[in-house]
Amino acid sequence: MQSTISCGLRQLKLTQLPRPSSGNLRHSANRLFLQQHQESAATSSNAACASQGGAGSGGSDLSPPEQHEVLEPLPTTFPPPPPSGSEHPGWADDVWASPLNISRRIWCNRSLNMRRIKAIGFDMDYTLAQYRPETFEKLAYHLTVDNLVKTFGYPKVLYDFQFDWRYMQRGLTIDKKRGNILKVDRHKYVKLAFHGFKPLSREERRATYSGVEQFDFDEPDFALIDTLFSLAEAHLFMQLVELGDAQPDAIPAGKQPADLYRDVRTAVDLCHRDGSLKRAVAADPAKYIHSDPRLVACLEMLRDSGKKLFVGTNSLWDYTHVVMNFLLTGRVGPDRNEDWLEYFDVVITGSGKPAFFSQKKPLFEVHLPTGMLQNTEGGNPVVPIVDADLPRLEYGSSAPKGLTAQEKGQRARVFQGGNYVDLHKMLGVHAGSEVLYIGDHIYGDILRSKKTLGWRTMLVVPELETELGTLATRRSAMVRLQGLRQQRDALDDQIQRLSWAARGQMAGPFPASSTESHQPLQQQQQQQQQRSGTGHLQALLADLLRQRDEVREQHRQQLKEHHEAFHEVWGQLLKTGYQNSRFAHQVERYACVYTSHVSNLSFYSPEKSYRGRMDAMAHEPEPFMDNLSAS
Ligand SMILES: Nc1nc2c(ncn2[C@@H]2O[C@H](COP(=O)(O)O)[C@@H](O)[C@H]2O)c(=O)[nH]1
Ligand SMILES: [Mg+2]
Repeated sequence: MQSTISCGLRQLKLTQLPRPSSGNLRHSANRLFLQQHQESAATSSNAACASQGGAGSGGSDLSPPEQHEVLEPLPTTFPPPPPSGSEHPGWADDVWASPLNISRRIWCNRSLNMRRIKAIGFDMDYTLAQYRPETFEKLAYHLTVDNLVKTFGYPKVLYDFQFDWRYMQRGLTIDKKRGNILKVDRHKYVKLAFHGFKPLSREERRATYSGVEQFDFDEPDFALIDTLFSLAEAHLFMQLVELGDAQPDAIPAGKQPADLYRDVRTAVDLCHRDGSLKRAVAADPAKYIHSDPRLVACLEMLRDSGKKLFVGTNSLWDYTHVVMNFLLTGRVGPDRNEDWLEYFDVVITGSGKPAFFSQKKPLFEVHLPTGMLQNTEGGNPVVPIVDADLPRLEYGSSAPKGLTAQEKGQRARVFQGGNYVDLHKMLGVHAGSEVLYIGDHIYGDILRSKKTLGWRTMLVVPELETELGTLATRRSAMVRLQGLRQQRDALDDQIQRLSWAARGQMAGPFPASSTESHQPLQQQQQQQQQRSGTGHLQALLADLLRQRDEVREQHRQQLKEHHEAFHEVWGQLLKTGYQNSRFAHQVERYACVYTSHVSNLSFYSPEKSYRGRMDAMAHEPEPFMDNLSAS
């Protein structure tokens, strides 16, 4: 299928766009569920969420949105919606004994025994809540453009830009200074590079990134697109780079790509802080967030298994309350209540990750009726000196224990800020390895919590569902590709050995020396034979070179087609060429397990022992594509 997506200044053709792979059953069930939510949302869309204020990335006033752009719905959704209730097998059902749908599986890098896990933490945004990029990221994009024009003096021509949420891919690296965007493999080799939307030739790539200077591709000169929140800003940055190249007068005078990047970053930051984005979501959550009918069952199952559950989000209470109500009770607007807190033992909002994992920031308790913050010290209340107007909270005598919900049906207490020491105390955990944290941000959620605290980690990669769907259709192509690669390597090896052998012969008695006629007859005959042998060798070599070139071209072409089946521009998410991508490398190193949706946990026993694949070194036989068949 051919469709066209616009990248602002350029049109890009996609032969096959990422799309959900599962069948209609799920979609109709989802539609039904969504319909219910949309109906209740419609009756309450004017309701405001109480404003809580406060510092932090999610600071917002969630009163009804001012008029914001009406976004036309797109036919496909990405990330795809999570599994619906109808797909989930009942407890006693023999379906529990059958292999799991590949897109629902949890993949293990490092063994994880859930029996050892005492507490499970959930990031909220893009983890529990899967945003719909076609509406949410599009809105973020337009608000950012608006900020650039109104606050940073960019020209109104930016309003003509179009956002294509499918163009960018998580894991790409932005080269701020050069205005390039790169796909880098695990060895930090730049395999794909674009300046704006213009591809760099191989020579340009090599000259820039494979010279004497060794790049680490990290801040401050580079930025990794390590969360789906960054897709819009990456796209907008590239559009500005292209605009600056094509019409230097169209961007504010003297701005270099790094300045453009900084402006875009600040403008994005602003729309997350000023409430504009969050007000829109609060008014109509179903428009921006996928519902996940499996989530409640998943949380109940985990809690029933005796584990403590907590939320650790950088969003503040007001927004967290909006999103969690929608996700867990389907409540929106004035119907929102605090029932959703029953699924958790502790809720930490405005957590300030990743500093939460290393610094000792103060912890505040949120007084839910007013949203006001009350100081605490290591989880214990600090009684205000003058407390007439401040809410009094009931505290248990032994603070840390009393601060978590003790029984089912009891509501979690809600905090803001704090640090891992407070949290460990409240959860009653004694080692980082007793905590499993589930997040979407490879650096802020996964890498830092694992490296600093030794928490066990689960990365949520919603794109994986589509990737796995495509991968499943590529089995025979992959077998062919592997065959071609082996053939090419074998031919290369033969050619290199033969060439070396030929050079040896050339350097010896061949070609004929001027003293040849004075040598004894026997020696002359030997040299004659060698000469004809070498001729044969050269012919053989030429033939091998011809074969190798053919196979190499076939391999190159098929590898390209293979990647284009995943994404026309960037290819397979976790691969760069035939190497693991830089993003894949991080996933492998820092995520103990990874999966497409949090609720996939509900398909496994809460006591499961996840086991990684056997490590394989280069000399060991390839366990060829066993991940496609393993359960
Ligand atoms: N101030 C900024 N806030 C941002 C930005 N990108 C995302 N966000 C907000 O962070 C939290 C993420 O919550 P979590 O549950 O994933 O921890 C959410 O409120 C986003 O709106 C940004 O660039 N600047
Ligand atoms: Mg998140």
